Amino acid sequence: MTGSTEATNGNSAAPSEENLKLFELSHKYSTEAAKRLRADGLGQFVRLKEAGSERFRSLAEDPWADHAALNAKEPVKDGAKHKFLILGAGYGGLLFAVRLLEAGLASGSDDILLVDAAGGFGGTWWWNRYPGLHCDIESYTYMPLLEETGYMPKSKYAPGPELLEHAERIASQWKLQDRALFRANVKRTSWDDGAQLWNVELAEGRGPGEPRRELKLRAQYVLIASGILTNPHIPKILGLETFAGPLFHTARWDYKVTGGSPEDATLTGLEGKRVGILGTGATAIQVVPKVAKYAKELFVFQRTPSAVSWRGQRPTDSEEWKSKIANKKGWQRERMLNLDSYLTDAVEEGQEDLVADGWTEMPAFSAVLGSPRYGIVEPTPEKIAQHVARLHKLDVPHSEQVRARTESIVKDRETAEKLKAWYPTWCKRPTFSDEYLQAFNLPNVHLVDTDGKGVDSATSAGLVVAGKEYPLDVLILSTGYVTPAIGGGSPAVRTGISIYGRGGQSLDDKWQNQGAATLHGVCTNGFPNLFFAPLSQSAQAANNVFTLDIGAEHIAHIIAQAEARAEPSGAVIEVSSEAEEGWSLQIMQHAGWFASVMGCTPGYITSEGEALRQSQDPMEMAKKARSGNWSKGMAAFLKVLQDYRADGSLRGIEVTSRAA
Ligand SMILES: Cc1cc2nc3c(=O)[nH]c(=O)nc-3n(C[C@H](O)[C@H](O)[C@H](O)COP(=O)(O)OP(=O)(O)OC[C@H]3O[C@@H](n4cnc5c(N)ncnc54)[C@H](O)[C@@H]3O)c2cc1C
Ligand SMILES: NC(=O)C1=CN([C@@H]2O[C@H](COP(=O)(O)OP(=O)(O)OC[C@H]3O[C@@H](n4cnc5c(N)ncnc54)[C@H](OP(=O)(O)O)[C@@H]3O)[C@@H](O)[C@H]2O)C=CC1
Repeated sequence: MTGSTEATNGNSAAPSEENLKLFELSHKYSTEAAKRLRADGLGQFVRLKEAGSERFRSLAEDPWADHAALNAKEPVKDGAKHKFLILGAGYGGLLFAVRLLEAGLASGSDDILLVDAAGGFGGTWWWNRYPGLHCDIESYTYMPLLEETGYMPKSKYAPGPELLEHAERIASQWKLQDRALFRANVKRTSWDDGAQLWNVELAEGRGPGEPRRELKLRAQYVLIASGILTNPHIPKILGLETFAGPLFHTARWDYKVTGGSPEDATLTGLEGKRVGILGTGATAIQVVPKVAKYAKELFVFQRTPSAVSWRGQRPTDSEEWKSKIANKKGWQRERMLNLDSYLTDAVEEGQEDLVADGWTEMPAFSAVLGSPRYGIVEPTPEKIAQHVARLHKLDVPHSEQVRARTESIVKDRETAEKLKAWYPTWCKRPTFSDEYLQAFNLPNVHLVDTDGKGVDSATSAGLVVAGKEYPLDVLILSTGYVTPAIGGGSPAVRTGISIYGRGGQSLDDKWQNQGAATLHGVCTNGFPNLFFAPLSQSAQAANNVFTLDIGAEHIAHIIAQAEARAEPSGAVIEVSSEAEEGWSLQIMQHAGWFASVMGCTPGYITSEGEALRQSQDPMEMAKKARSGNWSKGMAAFLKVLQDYRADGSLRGIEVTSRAA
């Protein structure tokens, strides 16, 4: 933030009161962020499934899979060939499948195979079943394919079970239930230049005590929809393994310990217990009020507070649904765009706020989504400073309001102060709750603030902060996930697989050597017929389903066009290196916009602070710029894709026919 520079406007006039305030806030933000910057960055965590201890590794297992039912299904044959292998059966994988089916690309029952490590459809909503879980984006815009399924969400923010059921609804409507292989971890995929097919290696779990099946499948196309927050991790806390009581991660809630079920948050198993919850991110915000109702004592261990806005949950009014919401063809896309315009600071004069919730009050979130209003930010120190200062100014009313809300809800002054978020809105996923802050007014709920340091250690009896042991009977780890930006955002690293393209080239090596390289964020040279859900080199929306659907429809279009040109034996599609360089250069020009992230407090958005380290190495700087995004927001990005598709030539993409 450069309040002082702008304040004087290049002359010696005294800074305005507003700029002084901005300057002080900037100082506070930097001080708070500095407390949390750690040399070990991503190394402070361990992925549950790779943890050294069996106790932690077992916490990553799927508690929900119905092994008997899955084992009774006809097994997928080793060596089988599928036209499309979709890695991931969450909303992203389902959208990929539906868009392929709609484009007429898959007709036979063997054409599509969705593969997932989970025991069923749903991805995020399969794995996460903790009490209080609901989508943070309005369900009318978040739940995919509402127009096509005709489904009316029961409330403005659908709870976890409804989101999971919706995944099953989509699978059923498009007859995908028998086109899925569950409990299967994909490990490696490699392009066979001779056969012009992908070889996919995976291990199918069959349940406790059953040997795994190692399988090799072949596919003309591999589509990766492996999600962004799928690998739960925990901090490497000294002594954590010795904790004697039950302990689990929120991404695999243990109802055997807590009582209740995903549908019924009656957590009677916690009655009379001292419960600790470690972490105060978006998950903990939803969990804390539910646990607070049952635990004898609840200790909330906080390193960085979340910014908590109002929620406004309410049941869907079926009359309003028919007359105002689902009232015309194309309403859902229009609503997604309407919401996005508020978050990309692109609201038109007189425009109606269709979603009208806490999200639509934060135009400064455009710091991470981009905006069509301000053009490219030139990468000069002066222009970047002006841009960042403008964003902070835009953010102040909202972030002040969130802090004031905390103060007005939490009765104990000291606790209220500690619950205030001192970073700009865009540094962490904003949260929304009408119950979380209120929970700290309950006599059994205690905030243990670690002043940005995290807990010191654990003992068999509890957690230790600033030399004081907090005895606990149950410990809930709400410590999040491996960042999707790991490995420069390479689709292979974040999926936990190795991908080898033409000539055995590794996708991770490509990303590591030259940085991200794609066309529109969905495909890369040297890896024919491989497509991935857009992450870097695309635009992102706060509503992840919007991003996924835009990616899915673009990929389906490219494949449909290419297949129409190819012989019946099918197409081999590959973006040229010139086209991906051209696109990467455009992305690099957009990098200045995202400079505001540099002042952030660490979290998964900044690779736990690693992305905040300034490198003077030009190659490293270029790689970082390449892994950025389109800075004019999703609507403008969509226009780029639509123009590209309207042109009809698949510019920059080479299509050949597979040998018969
Ligand atoms: C608790 C939680 C709540 C969220 N709430 C929201 C929200 O309200 N709004 C929003 O916009 N976003 C939200 N998100 C982000 C959310 O992940 C996306 O919205 C969306 O569900 C992602 O869908 P996806 O299909 O891309 O990924 P996922 O739903 O994560 O599905 C990916 C699937 O790929 C599988 N997979 C990955 N790697 C492999 C492999 N190597 N082998 C086999 N299978 C593999 C995983 O098992 C997983 O099931 C939330 C995330 C979390 C963790
Ligand atoms: N629909 C929805 O509303 C939801 C959406 N989500 C999505 O999933 C993402 C991840 O959320 P979540 O699961 O909460 O994970 P987060 O990564 O957001 O939160 C992890 C928490 O653990 C804390 N932590 C980590 N290590 C330590 C330590 N050593 N000592 C003390 N505290 C520690 C972190 O503190 P620090 O911040 O200091 O690192 C942080 O508060 C969200 O950002 C959101 O995108 C998740 C849940 C609900």
